[in-house]
Amino acid sequence: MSERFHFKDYSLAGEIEVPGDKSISHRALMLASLAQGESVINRFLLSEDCNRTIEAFKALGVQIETHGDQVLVKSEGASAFKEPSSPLEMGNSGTTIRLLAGLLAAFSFQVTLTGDESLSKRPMERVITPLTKMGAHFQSITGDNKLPIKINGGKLMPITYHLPVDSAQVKSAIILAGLLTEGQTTVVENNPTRDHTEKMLPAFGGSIKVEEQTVTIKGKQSLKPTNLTVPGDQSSAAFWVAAALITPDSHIKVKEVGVNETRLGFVNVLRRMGANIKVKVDRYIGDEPIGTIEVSYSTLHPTTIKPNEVPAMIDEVPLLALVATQTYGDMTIEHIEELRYKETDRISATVALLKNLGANIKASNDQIEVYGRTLLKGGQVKTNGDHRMAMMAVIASIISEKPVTIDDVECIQVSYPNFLDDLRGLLKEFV
Ligand SMILES: O=C(O)C1=C[C@@H](OP(=O)(O)O)[C@@H](O)[C@H](O)C1
Ligand SMILES: C=C(OP(=O)(O)O)C(=O)O
Repeated sequence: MSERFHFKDYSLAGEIEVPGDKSISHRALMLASLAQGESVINRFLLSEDCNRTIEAFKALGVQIETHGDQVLVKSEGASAFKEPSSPLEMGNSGTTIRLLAGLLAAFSFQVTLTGDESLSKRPMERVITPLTKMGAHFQSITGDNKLPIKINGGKLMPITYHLPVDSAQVKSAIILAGLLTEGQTTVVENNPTRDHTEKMLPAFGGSIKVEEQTVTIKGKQSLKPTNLTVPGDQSSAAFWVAAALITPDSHIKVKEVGVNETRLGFVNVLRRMGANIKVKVDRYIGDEPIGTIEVSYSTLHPTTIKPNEVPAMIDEVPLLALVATQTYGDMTIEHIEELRYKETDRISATVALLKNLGANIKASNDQIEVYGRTLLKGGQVKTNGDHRMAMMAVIASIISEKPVTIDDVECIQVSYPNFLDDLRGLLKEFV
């Protein structure tokens, strides 16, 4: 159902804590399920995507209870995983399918993985190729390496794999397969991608070697249960960072948020554009830094994006395009081809959405060109069922002259169920 948003006479003020990190929540649940015993995960992100991971591990025989955002995981360890009695439904979650494919590749049973319409269009050969090299068998029912996929796993052999695309999901899939495989598995990446799997393994008593962009894991380690807390999601915080930056008179603080350098690409690029953003590390949870981000409305200038900066801001690029409509000058966001393989083709969707609101913006193969200092007029937009497009459109409505009507905001449940309530908490009417 479509919804209309109009916040023209508002600015943003105050402090906020965003919900737990999606990437870290998925990984915490997976590692806790591999560890024999009882783990507690605090501030777990209860969203549609993370629920897919919970349901998948329940189907593998792990006992999982949720008490608010605290999740209790009781597992007999990996050796007790049982063959699921029906296909595992991955919904909209790319992280669940790709990481789970790595893990399931090492089990000698057959599992079928299915997904929603969007996930069924996304490329899976990026995990199928390395996992097949390790010895697992994949069968895509439609024959195009897309979902639904049948996995026949078993005893794997270790490999050394150079990632052909910058993807933390592929890297993590191989790390998880390597963890369950005798010998030493190595993954080499061209540009640094989020390193939450590597940072979390020691918390479960595992060891992993990271040197520059090479990750090496010794297989057959047994993990120990633990009690951990998930930091706030930097990618959710990014909506408030963008909103405060482009809305006059705004000043906000996001607290208890993950400030891992492999996720700070958006903030770093914005600072180069002249944004008034302060990042303070307050403490560490295991190896993950947690901190406070303080942002004020700023005058922004265009910058150039380097290829090695893209993975650290991959999910924030649609927001960067929105911010670029307000800069003093024109900006090209380059090297972003990977956006075409997300929940929707985010290059085309971002351009179509912002154009409908009055932006002067165009796309070519792997880039978006945005003309700055544009007054957004408002209008009707489509999200293509993509949570990040929906939230970006809501933020755009704060600076739009007329209302913004969004065809589907239900999809926000995928990553940030409280988004609209949190927005209302930060909005202050001009007096
Ligand atoms: O590993 C992860 O948790 C994620 C990695 C990124 O995907 P890719 O690995 O496909 O770039 C990102 O877009 C996604 O939201 C979460
Ligand atoms: C791309 C995303 O997630 P996933 O790949 O897990 O579907 C996202 O959350 O923006």
